[in-house]
Amino acid sequence: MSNRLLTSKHYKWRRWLFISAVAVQLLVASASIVLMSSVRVVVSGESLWSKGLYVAFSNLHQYADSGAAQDYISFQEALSIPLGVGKAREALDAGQQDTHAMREGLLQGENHPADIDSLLRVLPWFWNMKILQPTIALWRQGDAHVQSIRELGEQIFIRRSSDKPVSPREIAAWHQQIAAIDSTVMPLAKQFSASLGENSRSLGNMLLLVNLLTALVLSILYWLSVQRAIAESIKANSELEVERLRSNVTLAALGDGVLTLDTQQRIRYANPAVSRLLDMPLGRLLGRSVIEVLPFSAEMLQPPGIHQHRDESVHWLTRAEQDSVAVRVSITSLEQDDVHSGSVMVLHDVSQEQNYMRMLAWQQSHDLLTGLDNRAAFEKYLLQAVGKYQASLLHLNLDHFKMINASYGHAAGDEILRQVCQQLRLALRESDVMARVGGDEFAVLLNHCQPHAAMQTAERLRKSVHELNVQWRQHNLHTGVSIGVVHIDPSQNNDPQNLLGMADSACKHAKDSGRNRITVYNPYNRVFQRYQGDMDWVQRLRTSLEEDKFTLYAQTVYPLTPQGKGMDGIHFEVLLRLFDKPGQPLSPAEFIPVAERYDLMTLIDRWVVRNTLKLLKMHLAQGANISTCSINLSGTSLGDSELLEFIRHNILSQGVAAEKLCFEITETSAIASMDSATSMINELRQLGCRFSLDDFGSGMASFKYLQQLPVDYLKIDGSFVRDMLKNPNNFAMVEVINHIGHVMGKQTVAEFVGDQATFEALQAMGIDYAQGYYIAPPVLLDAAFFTQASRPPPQLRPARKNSTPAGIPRT
Ligand SMILES: Nc1nc2c(ncn2[C@@H]2O[C@H](COP(=O)(O)OP(=O)(O)OP(=O)(O)O)[C@@H](O)[C@H]2O)c(=O)[nH]1
Repeated sequence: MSNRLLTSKHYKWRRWLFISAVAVQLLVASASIVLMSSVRVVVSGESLWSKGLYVAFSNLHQYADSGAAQDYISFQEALSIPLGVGKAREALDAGQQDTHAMREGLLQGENHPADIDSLLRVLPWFWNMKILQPTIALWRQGDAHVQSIRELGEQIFIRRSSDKPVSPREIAAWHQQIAAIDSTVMPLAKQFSASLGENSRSLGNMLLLVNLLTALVLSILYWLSVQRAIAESIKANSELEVERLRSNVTLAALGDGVLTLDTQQRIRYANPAVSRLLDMPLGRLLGRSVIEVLPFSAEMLQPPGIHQHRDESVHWLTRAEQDSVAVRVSITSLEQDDVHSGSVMVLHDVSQEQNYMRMLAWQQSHDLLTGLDNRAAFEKYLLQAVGKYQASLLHLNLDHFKMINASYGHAAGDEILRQVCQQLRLALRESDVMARVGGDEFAVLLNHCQPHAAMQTAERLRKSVHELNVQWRQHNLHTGVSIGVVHIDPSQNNDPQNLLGMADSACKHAKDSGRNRITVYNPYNRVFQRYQGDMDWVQRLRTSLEEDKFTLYAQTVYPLTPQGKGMDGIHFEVLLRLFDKPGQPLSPAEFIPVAERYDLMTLIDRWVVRNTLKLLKMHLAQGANISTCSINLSGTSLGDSELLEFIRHNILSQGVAAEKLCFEITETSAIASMDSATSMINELRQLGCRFSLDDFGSGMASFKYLQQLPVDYLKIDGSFVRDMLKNPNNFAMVEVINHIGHVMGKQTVAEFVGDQATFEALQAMGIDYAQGYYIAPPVLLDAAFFTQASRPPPQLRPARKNSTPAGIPRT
């Protein structure tokens, strides 16, 4: 419950307590007044009674003397007062609450009519009060003597009304009787009056006491309640103070700027973070309109509506030092009882995020090393120029840059790239656009530039790079640049990628023509077309790698000998297919030559290793029984010093047993990079991987190097196997490789097995494994492949032992 709610509840409670106390006091006082005025009426009634009696005695004395009728009437009138009151008393004594008789009696007793009702209310109540019983008893006794005086009066009246004269002796006797009654009744009347007076005083005192007590109790109660209220208020105030201090400390510690605005948008409070954010002392902020300090529109500051919270977009604030800070602003309306009383504005510093986003956006379109635009950004500039005005596109590729990296290190190469970029920029106009489009490749767009001027610029660029002398440690480094030029005619509409391909092919031509020269693209020259075809392929392969357009296939490697069959599980080779366009997939033969020419094989091999291991992990988890998975590695990859680490990392991260992997390397590539191949084979074999020498027999010096290569399998070149039954030389070659392989402790694999006869011949020969369309064609590497491969192909029957298949030529 909120403090405010609690406080208002307490106040309400106390208000009611006060009203109740006053009401009780009023009630008690009113009851006392009513009671006292009733007592006063009773006392004055008694006084009337006594007075009536006294007058009656006096009148009777007079009548006794005079015998005048008027005196008797006066006597009766005076006596009727005590008699009337006596009637009322009798009615009260009867206890039947005969209010009519009581009223009659009281009226007759000359009580004021206005007092009758109050007498009727209190007398029955007095009648039951023990304390008043002696007083009432005196009244009763008095009333008995009132009857005596009435009777004596009647006797005197009768005697006086007779014709017989009254003697002085009689008169004296009457006076004596009257005096006797008087002397009896008057002390009683005095006693009655005194007792009543005493009772009334006691009652008065008692009521005074009751009033005082009530007032005292109520005052104590109220005092206690006030004390409690004070204690609560002190507690609430100290809690409020603690809360205020906590809020202040919290606000001061907040990294977000917090401002409180009044309804006029003036700043009433600002925490220190605001001062830090705006680089302005708090004193200069307070009391000022927020619009003067912050670049916000009045509309934005409109109260967002009761209980609403509004998040605004990011604003950049310029500070005193002319630097800027990005803030996200949120405004919350302050309401009290649904009335807008200002707002709270929070400024959240998002400069870091914004700068980070700016940096990311910059990185997306720029090259980090040189700060130049990247290829994607350059293509946009190119698109703006194409078909609109005369321009020229230059593709620049540094000459023998690899050598600089290899000889002086990558850092030296980076330095050259940076300095070349500065040098090139100096030779260009402000309106020209330059980008880094590859490792050592730059593209330049010469806007609004005629071909001859473009050629002059190209020459300037070539010369500036050629003459550039980069100091690297103690070395002077030089490089050159080959430049391909495409003149962009505004009448032609070519897409940017095509133009870049054309410029690239012109650059290739310049390289092939001896480097450090300029070649203009000529669409009618076939050489350019071939270059361009290659460039298209390079681009296609790069995109396919980035967009995962390659697919993995698998072909069963079938065991033929007991040794091969001894391996429990499926043995297969992973094959790569490219599915980048609708239709049939492309086999590696179609793209590997280009990939090799343009150094893409290592990337492709990595893609294959990574994705094969991913799939193996999945299928092994699903229960596939795999003994050997063969993966091809290109010759270029054998020289890639980082590939070993890449394979090791993937094996570990996917958790696939290295024993299940066999890497196939071609004989020729292994021989070409003998040292690196041997060290990689040794390293991976230590992990548990196996190796297979692919296309064995195709090289000239196959057997010479075989001893040096620690491989597990020899994969006989398919060209020998394919027609071995028709060509005795090939048959012999297969036989020899198989024999020598076995002698050297390696297992043999025959690929391109296309029919049953070849299969049987290989089996008879003792080849360990066979692979080819006859056994199983390459299929998608998926769950169905493992289901299929776990059963022997239906066409294969058990091999006939010691029989030479028909049609095997003998040499
Ligand atoms: N230092 C450095 N080298 C890079 C960078 N990006 C790519 N390279 C290397 O640049 C070299 C480019 O070589 P290529 O253009 O293919 O060949 P080249 O040696 O220049 O030979 P030609 O172009 O035929 O004259 C490759 O070895 C890349 O590894 C980079 O940012 N910094």
